[in-house]
Amino acid sequence: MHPNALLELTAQLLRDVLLLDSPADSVVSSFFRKNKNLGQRERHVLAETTYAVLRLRPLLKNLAESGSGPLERRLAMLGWQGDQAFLRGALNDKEKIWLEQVQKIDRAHLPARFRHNLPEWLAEPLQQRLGEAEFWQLADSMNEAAPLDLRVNTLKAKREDAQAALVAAKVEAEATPYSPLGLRVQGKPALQKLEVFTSGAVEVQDEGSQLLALLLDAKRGEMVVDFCSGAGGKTLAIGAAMRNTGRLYAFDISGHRLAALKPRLARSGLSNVYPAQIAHERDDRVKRLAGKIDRVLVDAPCSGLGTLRRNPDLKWRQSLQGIGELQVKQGAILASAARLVKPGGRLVYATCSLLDAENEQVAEAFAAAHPAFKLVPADEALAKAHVEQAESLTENGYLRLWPHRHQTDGFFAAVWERT
Ligand SMILES: C[S@@+](CC[C@H](N)C(=O)[O-])C[C@H]1O[C@@H](n2cnc3c(N)ncnc32)[C@H](O)[C@@H]1O
Repeated sequence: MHPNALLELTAQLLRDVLLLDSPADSVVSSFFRKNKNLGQRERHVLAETTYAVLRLRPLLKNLAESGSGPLERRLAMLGWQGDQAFLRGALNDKEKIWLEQVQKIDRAHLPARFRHNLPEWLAEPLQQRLGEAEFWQLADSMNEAAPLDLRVNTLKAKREDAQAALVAAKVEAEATPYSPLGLRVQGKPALQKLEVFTSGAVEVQDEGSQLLALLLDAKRGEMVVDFCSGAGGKTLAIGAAMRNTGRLYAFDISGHRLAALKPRLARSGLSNVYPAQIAHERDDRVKRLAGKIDRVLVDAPCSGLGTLRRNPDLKWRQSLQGIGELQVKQGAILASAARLVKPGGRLVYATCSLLDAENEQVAEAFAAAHPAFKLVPADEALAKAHVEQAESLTENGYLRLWPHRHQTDGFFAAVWERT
């Protein structure tokens, strides 16, 4: 494709994505479906440039002010994630001179908002919690791409064997530092075609997400509920931990997400999972199972702000008001799901948010209103599940994962036992 044609397509995609009315990954996928003739390299440039612009939107918008022509074309030039010589082939003389000048600007001296590239309502609580120096480490880490983590399905393979199969397929993979089930893969290999993937021996799952499933500590023959199972990332991990025995209910209000669980379930070889669409958290099905369940995971709907490395659009699509609404929803789902837990059973509340408002505040409000639930220190629960360096993953008894400290998405979890 001619360089200018690719630059123009990138600008077109940016125009759609920057409307911010749908998740960026679905806008990119539908753009690719509409432009079927795009090659692998072109798709890579289109997607990565879009994500770079989303990550650095305030900075690049500020830098783009000095240029002329359509804004999205200038943003595409500034965020370009392909070969620079190829990009120059798309530019007229005026654009070439402008880009060269803008690229020389020392970004280290720009105002803070153009260096952290976070909305103020998000930067402020993070700065307060972490202090200045660590806040900048977090901001930098969230503007990098996330690695690709896999979880080994222990029903089908040992970690060493899955690793060897990947290496044989020329995919570099190393054991994750904390999860005993994880492999971290370099680059973005086309996994879907590999036997180790199609056979269900590995599944894509961030290391942090693997740790959440381990916290539940589900055992053979138990009755378990994954209350917000979505497409089942954690369901699959829990089902394997139960060694394909007992009964694992996968609840969600979204039929569409539960449908996405089906092919993953088929690959996994699990037959102990019972997906069920519920109308809301007080559904009759929930009432019928009250007090009967050994372990309940509430992987609550949240802002997703712990996943900005993968979903940088979320920082522009969320708001303080939205966080307040989520907090109310999270409290309601947790309180309802807690009714399922039988005495002696375990309840885990988790999010992929970095904000206290969705994490500690929800956990503390729940604990205050439910004295029968006793906090199980997360480091103890993790150590029991053979997680390395468990203490470094927790704060005040809760699991607290940070991209800059642990190279995982940002996750929170609280574990309780019903007395
Ligand atoms: C963080 S996502 C779950 C991700 C999933 N556990 C995984 O590991 O792939 C939260 C899920 O909660 C679901 N949800 C939202 N409101 C709910 C409710 N009232 N009851 C149950 N699930 C709900 C959403 O549809 C969404 O799939």
